Amino acid sequence: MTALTLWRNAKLATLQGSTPWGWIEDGTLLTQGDRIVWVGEASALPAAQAKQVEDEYDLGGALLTPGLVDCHTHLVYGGQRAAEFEQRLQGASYEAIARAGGGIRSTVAATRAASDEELLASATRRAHSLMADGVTTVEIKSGYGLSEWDEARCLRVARTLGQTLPLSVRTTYLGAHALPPEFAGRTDDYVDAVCTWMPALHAQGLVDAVDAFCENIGFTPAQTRRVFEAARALGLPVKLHAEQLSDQGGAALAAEFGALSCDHLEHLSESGIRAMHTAGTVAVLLPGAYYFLRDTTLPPIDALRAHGVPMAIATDHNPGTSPGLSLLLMLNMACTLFRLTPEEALRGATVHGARALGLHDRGTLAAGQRADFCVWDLEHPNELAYWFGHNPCRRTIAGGLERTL
Ligand SMILES: N=CN[C@@H](CCC(=O)O)C(=O)O
Ligand SMILES: [Zn+2]
Repeated sequence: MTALTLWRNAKLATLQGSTPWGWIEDGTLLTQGDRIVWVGEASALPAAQAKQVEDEYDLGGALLTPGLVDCHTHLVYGGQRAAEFEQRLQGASYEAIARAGGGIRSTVAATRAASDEELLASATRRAHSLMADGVTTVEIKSGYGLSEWDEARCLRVARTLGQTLPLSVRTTYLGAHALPPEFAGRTDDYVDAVCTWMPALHAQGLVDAVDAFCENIGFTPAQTRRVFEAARALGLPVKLHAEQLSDQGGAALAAEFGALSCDHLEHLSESGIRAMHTAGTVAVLLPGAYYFLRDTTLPPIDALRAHGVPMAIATDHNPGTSPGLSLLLMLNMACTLFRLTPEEALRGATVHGARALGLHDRGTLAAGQRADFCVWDLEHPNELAYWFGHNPCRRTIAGGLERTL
């Protein structure tokens, strides 16, 4: 039997139970292999388990939280789009740049031109930045390849990250992200192709979920439905880039397919919120994209809260709309821009982020959960959303093992 490890003398924000933060003042955690086996007040540690402890760490009264979950990223791509950023600062809109063949399509060209090694090297550097902030689970979408070959390459790079780094990686197939140039004027043919490639990508073990960009510069609800039907036929869960720039009714469509999450949601309607609530779909809020596009329409936070729709927070890291690589900064933005409470923001980057990926074994500190947790140089968890531009993450334990970067 694997030995038990004791982590003592910590303040725990377990995010478990009904008390604020799931707070435990003098907390102790027991882990065995990659799992947490006991969490509680030090004084309540069962004597039988205490006897089995082989390793013991005194955390010196530090704050402990679950490892962070970044549930929406586009981490694998070639090139960058700083020139497009300048164009937008001079007045060009994101949509106009996309319609002129730039935007996502310019990253597709740079991604296709990059070698597997280059894609892996740049994605590894980005993953290191996320991990430095305490991220232990990350979702990585394809969507900058847009051919069967290039989508497979990008998904393979994402899988490789999960095998080579101390990081859990979930992959999402986003073939329906934009129309590649070779399909110009033939969007429906491209949607057919996206659906046709899906079984082979899935058979290679490259796909955990399927996503689409339902938008007037992306794919229509009818085209999105076809992508979702193909996913359903393979038993794959779906997610959606929904109502980012306009209300397409995408959230209700995604909810009809039991979507894990709908993401962005600046233009989400009341009926979309109700549909998400009924389906148990998570609202993934992306303050980095809202900020970087200098958007002025806020997602309907109060209504989401009122309907009890769980809200997750993610970086949406991508070269066009959210080049940031700090999930902690997103916690701050979720509070300052979207008016989430610091506790909602932390739950969004842990337990609700995990749920947006269909993962129920992480995001809280509780027996049976993965032993993914962070030790912070902070007094209180509200400081995670308070500080920005500085990193208080002192140690990260991923799958029960101390992570060194
Ligand atoms: N909105 C669509 N997809 C990305 C942006 C991709 C890009 O501009 O390269 C997003 O989530 O914001
Ligand atoms: Zn995205």
